[in-house]
Amino acid sequence: MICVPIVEESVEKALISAERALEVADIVEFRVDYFKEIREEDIVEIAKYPSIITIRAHWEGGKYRGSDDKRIELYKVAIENNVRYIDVELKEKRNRELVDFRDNVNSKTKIVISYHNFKETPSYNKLLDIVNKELQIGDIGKFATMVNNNRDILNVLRVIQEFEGKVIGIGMGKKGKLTRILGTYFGSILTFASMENKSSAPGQIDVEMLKEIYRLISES
Ligand SMILES: O=C1C[C@@](O)(C(=O)O)C[C@@H](O)[C@@H]1O
Repeated sequence: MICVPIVEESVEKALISAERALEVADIVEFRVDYFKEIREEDIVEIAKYPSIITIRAHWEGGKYRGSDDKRIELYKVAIENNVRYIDVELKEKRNRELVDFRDNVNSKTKIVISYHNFKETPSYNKLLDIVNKELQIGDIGKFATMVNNNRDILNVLRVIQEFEGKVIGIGMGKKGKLTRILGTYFGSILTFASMENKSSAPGQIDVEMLKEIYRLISES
């Protein structure tokens, strides 16, 4: 699956962008932390789309600087409205609360527990440990780490393969592009691709270019 992150500052612009993205991608990620104003009714609206709702905390590289109580409440609105996925950080102390809430309200939402490292890719064993911890909490483990060399590329792909079908693994940066292409072949549930030069992280490949690469790989 290809996921296009939506990084608009208003729900109106985000919905227009999502409609365009879903013509070329399988799913979108609403980066709600980019919204200038976040209202519960906006979460209800975006939850109707095949999407991941992410309200990325500033301490994990995102733009959300509001209260944690509000962030958790907004995630609960997304869960109550059966959004396909929410993404919440491994470092978020209340992530289990969201899993328990999902179970209590019988929501269909799948909960992604994520880890980001914008400086480096931890060792293979450290990454294994991170994903194991994520899967002890949520439904899907996720890591996005800065790739600095070929060993990092191999470690990202090895960890993806280790958790095939239960993980989203991303190598960030220029050197991480190979993992954005190959990750889904090794078992990553999805990969992220940008649209109209709007990306949410370093190294994202344009969605049309990525689809052409996949076409060439499938033909060869
Ligand atoms: O965690 C991820 C992966 C990502 O950081 C990337 O590198 O494509 C993009 C983010 O929007 C998303 O939440």
